[in-house]
Amino acid sequence: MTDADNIRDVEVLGVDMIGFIFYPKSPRYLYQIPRYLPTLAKRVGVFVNETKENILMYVDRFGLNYVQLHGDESPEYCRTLHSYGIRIIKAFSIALPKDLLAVSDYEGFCDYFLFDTRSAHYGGSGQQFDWNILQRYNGSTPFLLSGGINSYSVKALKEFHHPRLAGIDINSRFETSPGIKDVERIGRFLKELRDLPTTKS
Ligand SMILES: O=C(O)c1ccccc1N[C@@H]1O[C@H](COP(=O)(O)O)[C@@H](O)[C@H]1O
Repeated sequence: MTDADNIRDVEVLGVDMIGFIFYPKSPRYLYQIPRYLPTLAKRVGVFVNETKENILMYVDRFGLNYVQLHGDESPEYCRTLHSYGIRIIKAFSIALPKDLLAVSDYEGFCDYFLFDTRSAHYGGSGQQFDWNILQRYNGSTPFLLSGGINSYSVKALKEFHHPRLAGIDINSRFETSPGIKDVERIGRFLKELRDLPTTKS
């Protein structure tokens, strides 16, 4: 997110985390500190193949609670950042079951994994992948489900069950323009998600 008032309005809806994209090639790139940063929701910085030095600088400057590593960061890179006390969300691009093979190398020093849709770019594709693939994930790190989740995903989300599912990540499908969230659309989505009865797994 990029705008102070928009951040405040989304935070009031009771979301757990709010993200800031520090990837210069993204249309959501945050190049200036907004006048307001969340105090209730956790602050997540999203990075793609950034240097460790820059990550430390951003964590300090923005008071980041988590860093979301959305590029080709190695297990060693994640382990080092973790050893500095940084909480890590490591993103993986998923298209086929084999895309889960590398995930186990990251166990033990990531707070969350994030499963996103494989695309030509690093993230923000607005496209969904086949969530059934995740039934093969049997690791111990909790994960966030991501990639093109939209207003019409509520029923499928209610039907998706996994013991390690910890949260749902929404992005481009809830925007009025890149970096600006549609507060009403998110409000309706959260209400429907909370209201609709959950199916048994
Ligand atoms: O949104 C971006 O521009 C972006 C750029 C580089 C890395 C990650 C990015 N966004 C992340 O992508 C996922 C899925 O987004 P979407 O729902 O498919 O739009 C999400 O975690 C964003 O934080």
